[in-house]
Amino acid sequence: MIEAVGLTKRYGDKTAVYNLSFQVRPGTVTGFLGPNGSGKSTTMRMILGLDNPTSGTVTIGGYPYRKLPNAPRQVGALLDAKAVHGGRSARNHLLSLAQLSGIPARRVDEVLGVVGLQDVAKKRSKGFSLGMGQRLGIAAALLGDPQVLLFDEPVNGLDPEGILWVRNLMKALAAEGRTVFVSSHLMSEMALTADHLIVIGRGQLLSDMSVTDFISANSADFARVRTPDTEPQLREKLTSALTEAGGHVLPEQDGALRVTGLPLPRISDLAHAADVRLWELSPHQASLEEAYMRMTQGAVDYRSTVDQKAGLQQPLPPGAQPPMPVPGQGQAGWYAPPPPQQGGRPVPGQAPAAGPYGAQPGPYGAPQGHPGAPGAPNPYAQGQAPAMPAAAPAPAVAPAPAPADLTKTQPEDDAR
Ligand SMILES: Nc1ncnc2c1ncn2[C@@H]1O[C@H](COP(=O)(O)OP(=O)(O)OP(=O)(O)O)[C@@H](O)[C@H]1O
Repeated sequence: MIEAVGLTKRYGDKTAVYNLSFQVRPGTVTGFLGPNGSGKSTTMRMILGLDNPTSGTVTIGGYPYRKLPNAPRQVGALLDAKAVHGGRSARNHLLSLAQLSGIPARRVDEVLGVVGLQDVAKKRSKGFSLGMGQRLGIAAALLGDPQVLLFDEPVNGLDPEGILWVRNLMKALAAEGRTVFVSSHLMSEMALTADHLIVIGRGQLLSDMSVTDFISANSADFARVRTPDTEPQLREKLTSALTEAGGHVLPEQDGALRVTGLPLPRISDLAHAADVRLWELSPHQASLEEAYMRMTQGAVDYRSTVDQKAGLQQPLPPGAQPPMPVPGQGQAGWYAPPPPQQGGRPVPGQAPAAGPYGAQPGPYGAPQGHPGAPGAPNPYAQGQAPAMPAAAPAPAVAPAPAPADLTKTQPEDDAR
């Protein structure tokens, strides 16, 4: 088991991780989620003894990593797939790691087979694609056949088949009783891979619960109701009847109504009582991805200043009305359920009710006055952030490496 207690890491003025406490248990895949710069990699580095906590502790099986007996046989990790000697072949890279840890050479060939790199084992890794590099990093993590595995963004650069493979690998490793801790930005992927989720934002715990609980706490049920297009008065009549009965009714872009707070049979009965014919009455559920976006939107450090849709929109003709908003797009959680802290099970020792910057969470989980809220003061502006300083500038995006011709045998720097 991995256990963090009050884990905090500061780099000068920057607080990367703040008072983080959680447990990662064996036999399950635990997803570690959070926006860019939220502190996932820093936490993983502290777990692996590569960074010292400013305060707090983190242990694996009761020991700090550096005091763990025979650590490479107990813990395997993929942190940065690019951290390899590019001049070495995949096999020689793994062989050198194996020799350092007293792992027999035959294990190298085993793990090359597990990750599907056996055919390119003798190629220099600097010619590897992003996905092949990830596979090599996963092979290195598996080398010591460890009980505890940490993967930082393992599906980065993988194609759909590779993503499925990683998903199944993680599940298989957990089914063998291992502790599997996987970081990702992708809620949708984690929902399919993980049994348990730890979500952080700006270095602080936002959620720590099973995927099942996360889904029930965050996915909002709603009904879509459509009345005959030819009789707009029926739509008005139904809206009044549903609202009077305690429902929350919002217009959809295609003229239908989105109704929350009333079960489908009740909507049907109310429509019948109001003498309103229905063309559609269907159950829907807001996606988990949307719920995650909403939960973390107040804790996003790097946000584009450009409206990505701006260049795609046609100018409206004079006098024309803009289209109805599409639910979940451009509006901060307007039909969102309460966040897990409010509507779901509270997590013991979880993030405080006030946001990391002292703002109270809004009705839909985002701290009120988050940078995306129209007209709200920017709580991240200098001088207003009591707990942590303002965000660093967005990191530059490195270009993806050019694909290499792997059919050619390349000479190795240190061929064995
Ligand atoms: N060595 C360092 N020196 C100074 N600041 C750092 C250092 N390492 C990380 N940080 C800062 O700490 C914060 C957390 O970074 P970290 O890499 O842990 O986030 P992350 O959640 O892994 O991000 P991403 O999803 O983009 O990989 C960031 O603001 C980052 O700039």
